[in-house]
Amino acid sequence: MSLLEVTDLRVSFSTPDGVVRAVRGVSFEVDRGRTLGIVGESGSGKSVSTQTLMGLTPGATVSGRALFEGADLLTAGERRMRRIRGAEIGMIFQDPLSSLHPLYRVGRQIEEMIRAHEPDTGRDAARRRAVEMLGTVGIPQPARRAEEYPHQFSGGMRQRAMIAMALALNPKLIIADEPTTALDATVQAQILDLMRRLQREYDTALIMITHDLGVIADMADDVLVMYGGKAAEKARRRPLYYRPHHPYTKGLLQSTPSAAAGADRLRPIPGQPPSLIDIPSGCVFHPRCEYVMDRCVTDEPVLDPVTGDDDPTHVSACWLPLEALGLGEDAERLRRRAVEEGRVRARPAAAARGGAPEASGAVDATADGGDGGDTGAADRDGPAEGEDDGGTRGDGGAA
Ligand SMILES: Nc1ncnc2c1ncn2[C@@H]1O[C@H](COP(=O)(O)OP(=O)(O)OP(=O)(O)O)[C@@H](O)[C@H]1O
Repeated sequence: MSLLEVTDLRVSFSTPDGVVRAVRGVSFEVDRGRTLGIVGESGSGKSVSTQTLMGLTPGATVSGRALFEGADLLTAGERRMRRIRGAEIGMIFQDPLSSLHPLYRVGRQIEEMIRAHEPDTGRDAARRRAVEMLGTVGIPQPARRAEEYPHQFSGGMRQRAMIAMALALNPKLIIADEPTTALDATVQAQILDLMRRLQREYDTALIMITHDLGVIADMADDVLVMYGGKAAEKARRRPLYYRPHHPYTKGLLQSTPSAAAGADRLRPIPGQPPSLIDIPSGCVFHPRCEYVMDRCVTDEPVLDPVTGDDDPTHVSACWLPLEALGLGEDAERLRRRAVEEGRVRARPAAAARGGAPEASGAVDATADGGDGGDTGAADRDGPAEGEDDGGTRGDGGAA
């Protein structure tokens, strides 16, 4: 069993403007000592997913399961969650001041946190450990710096202090939410190096949340690409970077300067992420997708295993042929052919897969009853309700 197994997580918020469906049936898992990168543009539901696991989305409506060492975090009481936060799951945020109190000395804060979770640890021992941790994360003269306040640290040093705090209790999992976004490129690289080194040393599992595929290019074992509150694609790192299937993943790669692919021709994804109150019908990415076909507007794709890839965990939620992988010309030809045919008329599920009938069993073909009839946008399933019902069946796929 994985250290963390999240299944069909759904999170919504009631607001005066309507219900914000921030996370809509997301599943993933993280094994001990491994790194999962969660990537997607702003508003894709990355932070809400992980904050919900930590009990940090008060007022949200939550369903699904999140087993951490076999026990569900979503139903854990506040007392257990207080113990888990910090001691078992550490968190690192973009803004260190969200963890570090500006009015207390840095060393003292780490010391207090150790003592809060380990009441038997004496003040001196906790102090020694705090200083040692500051040294471990590369803060020079840690005994002296421990006596300083957060504002006396540079941005990079504050980030290091927050990492020290997250690691002080030797948690089994660390969730890092855009930990380097506010830092300049050199400091960012140093912090990422540090995190990689410490993760190996401590054998900690890591969830790294970022909007930038470049950030996790050297460190993620597995990558979950999120869009519009859902998983668009999941795979091991190499297949994701070199053989992406989902046009959104491809778009992210081509708009990321430091990612493995697309460095020579930067191309931002046109358009804006969707409203999570009024969610587009069919595939949530279809309004921005250059490969949009008729059925993308009406039928919501679920995660299916891609073919022609030796990664058994590689799944993608897209109606393009499942063997159309990567950025090469062959894949592009396959995609273009599918789009040409798919734009003419809505097709039954298996045929629209462009010759991947073995995958059709997992496909939600309910929107047009699979009869190939022309389903215009006007008579499609209700976008919001229909989508989530479809997602329930298919999103528990391999992570
Ligand atoms: N408490 C809340 N009430 C209402 N809507 C919320 C709340 N928290 C988050 N949201 C909405 O949920 C959606 C997902 O937010 P989330 O922070 O998870 O996105 P993200 O992918 O992490 O992007 P970012 O990097 O901008 O934080 C957004 O549309 C956001 O406005």
